[in-house]
Amino acid sequence: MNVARLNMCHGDREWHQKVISSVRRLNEEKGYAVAVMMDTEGSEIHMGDLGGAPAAKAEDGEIWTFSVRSFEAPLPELTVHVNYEGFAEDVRVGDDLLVDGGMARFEVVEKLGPDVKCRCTDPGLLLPRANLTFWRDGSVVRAKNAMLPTITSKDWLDIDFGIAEGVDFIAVSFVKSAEVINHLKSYIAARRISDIAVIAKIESIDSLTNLEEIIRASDGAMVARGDLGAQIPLEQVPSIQQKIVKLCRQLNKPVVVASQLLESMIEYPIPTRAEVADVSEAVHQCADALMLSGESAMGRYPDKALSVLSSVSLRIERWWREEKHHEPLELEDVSSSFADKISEEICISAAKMANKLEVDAVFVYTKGGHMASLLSRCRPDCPIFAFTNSTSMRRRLNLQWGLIPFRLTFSDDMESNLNRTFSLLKARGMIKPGDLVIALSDMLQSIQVMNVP
Ligand SMILES: Nc1ncnc2c1ncn2[C@@H]1O[C@H](COP(=O)(O)OP(=O)(O)O)[C@@H](O)[C@H]1O
Ligand SMILES: C=C(OP(=O)(O)O)C(=O)O
Ligand SMILES: [K+]
Ligand SMILES: [Mg+2]
Repeated sequence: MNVARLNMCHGDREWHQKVISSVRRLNEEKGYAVAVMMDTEGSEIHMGDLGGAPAAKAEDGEIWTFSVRSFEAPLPELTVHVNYEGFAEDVRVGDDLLVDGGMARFEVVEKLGPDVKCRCTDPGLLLPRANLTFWRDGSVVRAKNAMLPTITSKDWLDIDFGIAEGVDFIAVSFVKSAEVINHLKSYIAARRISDIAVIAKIESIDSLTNLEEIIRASDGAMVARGDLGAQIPLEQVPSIQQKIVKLCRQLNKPVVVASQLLESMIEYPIPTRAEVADVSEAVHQCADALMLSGESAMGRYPDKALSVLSSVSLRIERWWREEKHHEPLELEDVSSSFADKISEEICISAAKMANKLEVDAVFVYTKGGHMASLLSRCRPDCPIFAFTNSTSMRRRLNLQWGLIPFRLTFSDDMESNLNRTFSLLKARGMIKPGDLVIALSDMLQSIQVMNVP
């Protein structure tokens, strides 16, 4: 596990604070560098809490009331609260109402002030705070709800909380444009904080329309397939995932593939064959990170799900290296300055050398993390050990493909840096005397090839 995501849709700040403390404590005690990503709630339409019940079953033909009124627990029979005030006004009789993208389906039969009566047409399980979309003539209706703010007043409070807690990433839900990303980044910068990265969650139709400018403005992106699959026809999700992953790699932004990777492991100790194939495909596409949701938030086998994710990913990468299945991607230039261009060319050459010489590892010494990310982008066959002088940079590097980050107090003498690195990695059994390694430095703009003493 490299990153812990806190989904602010669930739980209160006190609960999330405890999770952050546990992650930080384990990092201290065990020497891990697990980063924390805060994920905003945003203004999606969702059901209320079901009055404390863990789930409710909707049966075929039942008439349920979806209401914008607030209720004291227990809720009246066959009733759910809807968080979006405009819901009763916006829906029309005849609309299809989908819970969690279709886990249960209803048809709107009558509107009665704040209450909307709906007949269940696909029976299914309703989970607390499940996402709701309504569809008319085959598309999701986004008339007024598309005007809702991306970052709500509750989200700003969560963001303040995240900044105060020193989270490493803020993932913004339902991003519609690059402006909101820039707005959040300047808010963070105005507080003289330089070490929180902003990740755009691609999960709405608007985010697809403005995809490239959103990704350019962000420090990374997430293919949030859960909500995306509820907004666009499901059969479009795989090709869109591939397009986003490829674009992120071109623009050198880390990309996370999220949701339902191992969904069946919420209940069962092993995944389906199809899920294993889905994980393999995301790895094959060169995603930087794969994210569990329900599997780890509420599933019965969170640790098993994580180890399946890890073993499947490692296996597919190994197979791919052994069989030389690389589909070399023509990487476009990403650098804007000449100095960056030098770093970029160094990394491309170093990755090529590493593969041709079959070296055991590449070391990269990086202050701002840029050189490490450029190297990760080239996906060399060997492990990449990244050394940085800041603990927060170390945690952020964890989101990027293939990097094994460490903190090292840099000295001006590269020889001394190298020697301390050798001792550190030898002590952990990660390299051994005689190994062939390549060392890159963004301070020296150099490539060195050497044997571990
Ligand atoms: N902090 C939490 N406490 C309890 N249940 C949670 C929590 N986080 C997530 N869940 C459960 O796990 C499911 C999937 O997690 P996630 O993808 O984070 O949520 P969602 O898809 O609802 O936004 C949620 O529907 C919810 O029931
Ligand atoms: C990752 C996602 O967002 P969340 O779990 O917050 O709904 C998603 O929709 O796939
Ligand atoms: K969220
Ligand atoms: Mg989502």
